[in-house]
Amino acid sequence: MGQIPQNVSINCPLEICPCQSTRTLFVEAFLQNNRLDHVSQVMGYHPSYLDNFLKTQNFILRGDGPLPYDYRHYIAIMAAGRHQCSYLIQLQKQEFLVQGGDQSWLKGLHCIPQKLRNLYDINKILAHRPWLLNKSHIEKLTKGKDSWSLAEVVHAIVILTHFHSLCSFVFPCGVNQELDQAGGYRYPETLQMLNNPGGNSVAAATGVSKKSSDPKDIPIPNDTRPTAGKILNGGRLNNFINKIGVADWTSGRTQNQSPPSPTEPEVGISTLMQRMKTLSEQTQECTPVELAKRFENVETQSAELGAVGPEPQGTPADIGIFIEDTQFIYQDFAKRDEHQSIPTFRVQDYSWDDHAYSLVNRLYNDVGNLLDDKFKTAYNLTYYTMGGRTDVDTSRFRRAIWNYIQCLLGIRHDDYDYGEINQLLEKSLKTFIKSACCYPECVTKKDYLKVLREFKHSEKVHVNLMVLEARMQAELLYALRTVNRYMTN
Ligand SMILES: CC(C)C[C@H](N)C(=O)O
Repeated sequence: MGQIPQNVSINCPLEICPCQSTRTLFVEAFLQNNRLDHVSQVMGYHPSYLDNFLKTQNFILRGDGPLPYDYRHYIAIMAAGRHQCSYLIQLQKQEFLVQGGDQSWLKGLHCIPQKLRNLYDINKILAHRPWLLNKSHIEKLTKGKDSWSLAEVVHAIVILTHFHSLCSFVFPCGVNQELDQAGGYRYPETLQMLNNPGGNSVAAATGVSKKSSDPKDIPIPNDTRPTAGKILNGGRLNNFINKIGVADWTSGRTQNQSPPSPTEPEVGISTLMQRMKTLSEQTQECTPVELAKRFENVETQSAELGAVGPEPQGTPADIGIFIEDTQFIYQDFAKRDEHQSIPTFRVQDYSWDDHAYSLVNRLYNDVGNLLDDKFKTAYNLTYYTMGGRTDVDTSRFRRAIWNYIQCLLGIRHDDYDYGEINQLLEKSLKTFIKSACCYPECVTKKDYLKVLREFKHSEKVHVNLMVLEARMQAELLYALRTVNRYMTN
């Protein structure tokens, strides 16, 4: 993608009062998912994006497509398993059963049909080291016994990449378990808090890290259960959202950020704006060789960032059954095995706009159009704000974030000067982005609070949306280029 067009989107500081478009989308989310799930609530900060997200998710799980419905949800479970995302696994288990899925499959991978199991290699590779995918993986699936049609493979790939990258939103935003999931409901400390969870505090805003006791022992107050009546009654929707107030670790807080810690100074918004201005005034063109060198610099430096926080404490048994080979995790692209001589993925040779989009559209019912809208919305989303400032052209900052995410996965946009990344994204932000993209299960609330301190929570959610979408696009680029190579050779 080249220059970012200056699209204007609806500004919706949901914190207090969801605007009408968000309200309508929440109704849609509720009707689609039989609940107003926390992911939709958090994405509701950005209604134009939520709209695209819901349409796409609904289509790949419930719309026309080659895969049976139970397969689709099981594939989603397998994908979420790669990041041990019990939130998504639990939701998709429910959906699987609603679709009449065979209960015994939920005992684990050893109980599923061979055809589904055969997908596991692609799942693993796409999630962590998509550059390793090659024709032989597609060939193995599409030939012989229990074989997949190419359309089925592509449908599966879209579901896998959707759920891998959704983990990169769920964890870094601190999306909490749903109220009816294990650990999803905590007693309010006082009755007053239930009525006004944002009124006091952090206690109301947290939840993901503190596991409560077994929800079976805890009565869920009637008025916090989502019901169609409540959702559809717009007048009470705000009330409903405010009472729940536990969608993520940003909820229940005002838009103020924690004060900067004196030990870890952060480049403030004014400096950032100054740097963007300087960059926009620079007229000197770089040679292609210099541009390539700058990309490699950023890539090599990223390999030095200790992005992994504390290891998650083992794999809980109820999700371990959906995971194989937990040791296979992200490896820095710069440190990929040299003997395999895997080159950088150059977008000028295979891009979303010119290649992947039409291939995926052709093989799987026009899904490319939905994905294209979603990518474009995420890439172009802007309110021209930065923290408290207005009328700011943020395109350079956003492009740096997007391209950095894809750089972590070995993708290079030839027309981009990666030197800008080092000017605009400081180390702590790069570390956060790397964790969110590559090890989302390790991101803690502390990590979330430490970065972008002068920015609003809705802006941090915005950054996480970009992580989700840039990652998904990167995985799809690798996958579809491989499918194309398989088809043309
Ligand atoms: C991620 C944020 C810095 C985006 C910014 N608030 C904008 O409207 O473009």
